[in-house]
Amino acid sequence: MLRIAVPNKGSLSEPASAMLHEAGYRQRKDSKELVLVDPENQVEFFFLRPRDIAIYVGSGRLDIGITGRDLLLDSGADAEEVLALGFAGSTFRFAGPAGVATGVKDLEGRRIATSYTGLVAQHLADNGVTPGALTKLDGAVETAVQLGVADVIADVVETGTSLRNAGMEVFGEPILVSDAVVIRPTDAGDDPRADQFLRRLQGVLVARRYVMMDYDIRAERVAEAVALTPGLESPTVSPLHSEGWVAVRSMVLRKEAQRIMDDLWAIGARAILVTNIHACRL
Ligand SMILES: Nc1ncnc2c1ncn2[C@@H]1O[C@H](COP(=O)(O)OP(=O)(O)OP(=O)(O)O)[C@@H](O)[C@H]1O
Ligand SMILES: O=P(O)(O)OC[C@H]1O[C@H](OP(=O)(O)OP(=O)(O)O)[C@H](O)[C@@H]1O
Ligand SMILES: [Mg+2]
Repeated sequence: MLRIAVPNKGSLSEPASAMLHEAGYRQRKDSKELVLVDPENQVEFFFLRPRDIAIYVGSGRLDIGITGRDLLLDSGADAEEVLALGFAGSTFRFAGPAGVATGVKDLEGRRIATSYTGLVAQHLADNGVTPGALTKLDGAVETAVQLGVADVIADVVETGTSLRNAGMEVFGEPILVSDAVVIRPTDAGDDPRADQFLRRLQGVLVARRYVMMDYDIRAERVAEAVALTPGLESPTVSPLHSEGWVAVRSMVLRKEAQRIMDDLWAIGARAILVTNIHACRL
């Protein structure tokens, strides 16, 4: 059986389980369940702390896992990203009271607090900066400056609300742009079971990003219409019973669907229908 690590708590947990469910896997009903076997799909899920997942996968005890890119890099584990999943997006940034610093180069000798010491130490080293102190905290890192434990912090920023509430501002370039990712042990080699798991998740990603668009258009305008809806390979064009009309079917990006419908209407397309893609393999 393929052994898969799934986040059991926090920002990654619910969207990861939702995606696995959409990909046809059993998911736990009770958040206290730590192991779940899905015999039909020949997989076993281990619900683990997101921060620990890279360690388990890097050790080779588990074949594959879902975690955050930032958590993977922070761990230093022997695991690598194989697919980005498009949820739990965040940036990882330095922040402090207004004017405290303008970039990483200003942090020489300064005290920094973070939950991601691996990531920050690497970034400082890459920039040739030696901090006065690098303190690891479990959470609520924003308060470290107010309480005098650090001069600046480095933390996950999603909406920026936590920083604003703490009266702090980001400074310098983002250290990292993060996303939920699928990881495997580094140089794990070919595994058809892992490939099948990845294909299923890719199918969900495509089904979320694209919709199917159908419309009728006069044959003499089909070239213009197809330029608006080129599809992934090439759209299907079929004759209609009424002479001079064709039906076109094509995948389009969900976020562009309304604009494309307006543009198609303007060139004479009618009966424009948009439907969700439930699942796919491209
Ligand atoms: N608003 C957010 N807060 C924290 N992590 C976030 C947020 N948005 C996305 N993430 C991502 O979620 C992962 C962190 O998940 P984790 O479960 O460790 O922390 P959490 O969601 O803050 O949960 P908790 O602090 O309750 O343990 C990281 O990959 C991070 O980039
Ligand atoms: O930019 P925002 O949308 O405000 O989100 C980012 C904040 O959310 C997380 O904190 P969390 O609530 O997980 O508390 P923690 O620091 O105790 O982990 C993270 O550590 C930031 O503080
Ligand atoms: Mg947190």
